Amino acid sequence: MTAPAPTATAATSATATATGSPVTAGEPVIRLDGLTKRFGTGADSLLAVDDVSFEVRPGEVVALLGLSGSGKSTLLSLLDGLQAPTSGDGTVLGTALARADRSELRALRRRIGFVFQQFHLVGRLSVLENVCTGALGSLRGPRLGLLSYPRAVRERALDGLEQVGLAAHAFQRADTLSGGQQQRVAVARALMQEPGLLLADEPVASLDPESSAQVMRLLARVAQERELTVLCSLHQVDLALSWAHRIIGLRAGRVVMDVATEGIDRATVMRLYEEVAAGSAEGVAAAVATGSAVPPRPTAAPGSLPAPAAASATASSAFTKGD
Ligand SMILES: Nc1ncnc2c1ncn2[C@@H]1O[C@H](COP(=O)(O)OP(=O)(O)OP(=O)(O)O)[C@@H](O)[C@H]1O
Repeated sequence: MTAPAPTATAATSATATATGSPVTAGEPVIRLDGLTKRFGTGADSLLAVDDVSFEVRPGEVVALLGLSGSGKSTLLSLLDGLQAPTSGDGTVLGTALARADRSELRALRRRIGFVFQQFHLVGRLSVLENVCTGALGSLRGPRLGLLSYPRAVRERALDGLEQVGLAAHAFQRADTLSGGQQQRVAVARALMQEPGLLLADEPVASLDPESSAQVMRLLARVAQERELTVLCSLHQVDLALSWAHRIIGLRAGRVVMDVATEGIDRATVMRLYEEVAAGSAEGVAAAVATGSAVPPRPTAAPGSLPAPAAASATASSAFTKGD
């Protein structure tokens, strides 16, 4: 089964967001312009995200690939407003990352669902209460116990559990579920925020292949049903090819690949890793010299979703300039 095609939304209708900043349906959910993050200063500083520019449109499911340390988690934390960029800018759900103040960034985070590798459920609480905690950002004051949540929240949480196929486990302790089930609960919790964007940082890294496929299938399904944009870092190329519309490949913080999954073969994507193993500069130089990698940035026309079915990405167009 392949990823459902993203649904184009009317380009003209405008919707008010929780912060009041207008997001026009069809406008990019993410628009990055030279986004850069450097840790430390001076000779010992480290460029974790280096001049990253791309757009992600509503309903797209994008897999972020790259070796360990290539900057995937840092990029996700920049998008979530958890870290401030060193230079460049990016707009996420209408909020300019470099110019937003703390309260604007908090408001942005309430509109972004985040799924983590380690699930981050409270094991001793029931599955249903864990899902309810996803609504905390919109509730006043602390909550203790399932019944402290408004009935409407509990009902919505139960609906969410039904959507992820776990309603039967609602009253079980969360730590009695398998890893795959816990991650599906974490997805249901993230959806309680009714997010405009779902970020996932290696959501299947601790799961077996079958559970991994289930979680990725779930993310692709909720993306399609809710026209929800999903940006998900992964180490599994096959899952990215099966469930994402698009792959963005990072190397040493830079985007070196930006390609629709439709029409791309596994070997081409694997070069993202192999060329690094062979020595990045030499690998890319050799690929360019032999004509097997051509470096222009993708030129998707603004206003049009990259359509996997229409994409004719080949080995020759998969790589963007990495130096
Ligand atoms: N808070 C920090 N302070 C200093 N360096 C950091 C910090 N966070 C990340 N880094 C460095 O930035 C680089 C990118 O790290 P990042 O975690 O974003 O990579 P990644 O692609 O997500 O790796 P992995 O796949 O292993 O999770 C790494 O060299 C890492 O050591």
